[in-house]
Amino acid sequence: MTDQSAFETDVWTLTRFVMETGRKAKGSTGELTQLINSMLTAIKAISSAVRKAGLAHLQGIAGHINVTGDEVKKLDVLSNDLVINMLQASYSTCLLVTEENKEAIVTPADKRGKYVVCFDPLDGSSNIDCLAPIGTIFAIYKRAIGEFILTDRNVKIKKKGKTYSLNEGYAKYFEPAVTEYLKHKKFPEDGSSPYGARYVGSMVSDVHRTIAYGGIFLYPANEKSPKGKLRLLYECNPIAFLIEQAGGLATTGTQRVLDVKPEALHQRVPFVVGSSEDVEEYMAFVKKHQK
Ligand SMILES: O=P(O)(O)OC[C@H]1O[C@](O)(COP(=O)(O)O)[C@@H](O)[C@@H]1O
Ligand SMILES: [Mg+2]
Ligand SMILES: [Mg+2]
Ligand SMILES: [Mg+2]
Repeated sequence: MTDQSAFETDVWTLTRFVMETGRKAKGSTGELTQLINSMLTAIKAISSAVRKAGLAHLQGIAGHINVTGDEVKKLDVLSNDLVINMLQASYSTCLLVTEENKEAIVTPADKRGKYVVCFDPLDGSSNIDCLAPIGTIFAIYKRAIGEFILTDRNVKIKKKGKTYSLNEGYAKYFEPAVTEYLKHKKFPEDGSSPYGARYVGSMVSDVHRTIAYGGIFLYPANEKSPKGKLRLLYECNPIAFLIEQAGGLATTGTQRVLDVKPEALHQRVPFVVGSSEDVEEYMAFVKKHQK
């Protein structure tokens, strides 16, 4: 029997895509390519550490609480160190903002470049010990300009999905608009089918599914967390940017997420993203309750 399976010999890896796109860009200096490639190396190292976590005794807590009140895991610390070291060694950054450091980190003068990077080194870290999907989120801004760089193309999200995704364990503390919206999703008055519920508890994973299948992901404000939980600079903004590029919407409920003016490094905002019609429907409930 002959092996008919084709072996791809001209693969578009992310590194190749970044290098080729960089070379074609007018006036390109290669600095962004260096940055993204260093970030990719850090992410590969994090992925390897995550896969070995059980054997290498990397599961469990590091023993302290971070600036936004999360219990820090050993892998949060390791991932944070990896990203900081790789980015500083790329000679392309001037300032780093990370979930795990209270203050912004200034790159030493001899290693300084023109980019600011805001990142969540490990998103979904409460899922580490049960091996659920976790990931790294980052946003790249050119110094002063405040510009996001698109790293993926042609990903599109459906206009409307069939699932909603949020932590319903907080139902007791939801605002009335959220409660009514969810009731409408579960008991539609117009005869349409109810939505299914999906919630991993790693935003990277919940948003990935939302982009792939359509639907809505919510971490709204509630009585206990009046601004929600997710942080603007390194969780909400990068995801909001990707969702918008894919044709979806990202809102706080009353404002486009990317229009929120940052006031603090670790500022939180209510966060609702997904298919445009689903997010518009949610905003209509918020508006109704504001009257
Ligand atoms: O347990 P909750 O309150 O539902 O929170 C889940 C959310 O918290 C997060 O884990 C926060 O991110 P970190 O793990 O980076 O702190 C999100 O990924 C997720 O959407
Ligand atoms: Mg955390
Ligand atoms: Mg996170
Ligand atoms: Mg994190």
